Amino acid sequence: MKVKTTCYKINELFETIQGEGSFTGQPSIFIRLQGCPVGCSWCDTKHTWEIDPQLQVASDVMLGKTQESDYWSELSIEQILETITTEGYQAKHIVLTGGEPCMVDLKPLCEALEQAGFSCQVETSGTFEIRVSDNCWVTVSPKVNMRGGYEILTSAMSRANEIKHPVATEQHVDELKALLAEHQITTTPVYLQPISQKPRATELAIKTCIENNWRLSVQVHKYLGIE
Ligand SMILES: C[S@@+](CC[C@H](N)C(=O)[O-])C[C@H]1O[C@@H](n2cnc3c(N)ncnc32)[C@H](O)[C@@H]1O
Ligand SMILES: Nc1nc2[nH]cc(C(=O)O)c2c(=O)[nH]1
Ligand code: SF4
Ligand SMILES: [Mg+2]
Repeated sequence: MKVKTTCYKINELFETIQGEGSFTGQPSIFIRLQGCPVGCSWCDTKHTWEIDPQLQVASDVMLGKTQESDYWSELSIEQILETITTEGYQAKHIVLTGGEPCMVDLKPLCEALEQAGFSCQVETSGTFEIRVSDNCWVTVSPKVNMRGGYEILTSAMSRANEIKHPVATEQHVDELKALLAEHQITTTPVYLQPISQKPRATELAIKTCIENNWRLSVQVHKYLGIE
């Protein structure tokens, strides 16, 4: 009898410094899942949107990428743990991102990673049910009125350990305020993240953070030119 093992479609697996939110500065292993239907016009990882069966490659090809691409590989939990060991990664914090990682059940992966001594964090748009371990740190970056037509789930807003909102215009700030009111979020830390390092967006984020006692998240890795 064939035993079914949980597999994940992975675009990239790499070690770097977490550049966003509360864990900024923390050495982290990033697992970037393939696939996202949300359709943010300014998304910085558009190469993860489609799951094209023609672009499935062997894990060594995916791991050997030297630039962004829409190639992906299917890895089991065991293969993910094995890769972390063989790559010699030292970080003890793992960030599950994408694409939209919450399209799939991440709980078995989180639990296996925690069992192996890692802490987990997920980066999600809040438009899919969040299936992670109880201890997983959840970063919700809510996506309002995007092309895909997805709604923010109340369950996602209330599970969030932090809310990290990309902003470029006053409208983005208003949308966030409406969302916080609608879902009665009062104590969760809120970060504003300027979209694509645009000076106007950064200025707006600084001003709005000061006005509302929110925090600033500036995608440190982009300023450093690292992954
Ligand atoms: C690429 S997304 C992947 C995870 C998930 N789909 C989400 O949106 O949270 C990772 C983070 O990058 C943020 N992001 C994407 N494009 C950005 C951009 N151009 N400027 C600033 N932040 C961006 C997202 O809001 C999210 O917080
Ligand atoms: N260094 C680094 N930090 C990050 N934090 C969130 C990221 C993401 O793409 O989800 C990201 C990323 O792509 N690189
Ligand atoms: S939800 Fe995340 S991955 Fe999907 S388009 Fe928006 S920023 Fe990009
Ligand atoms: Mg990124």
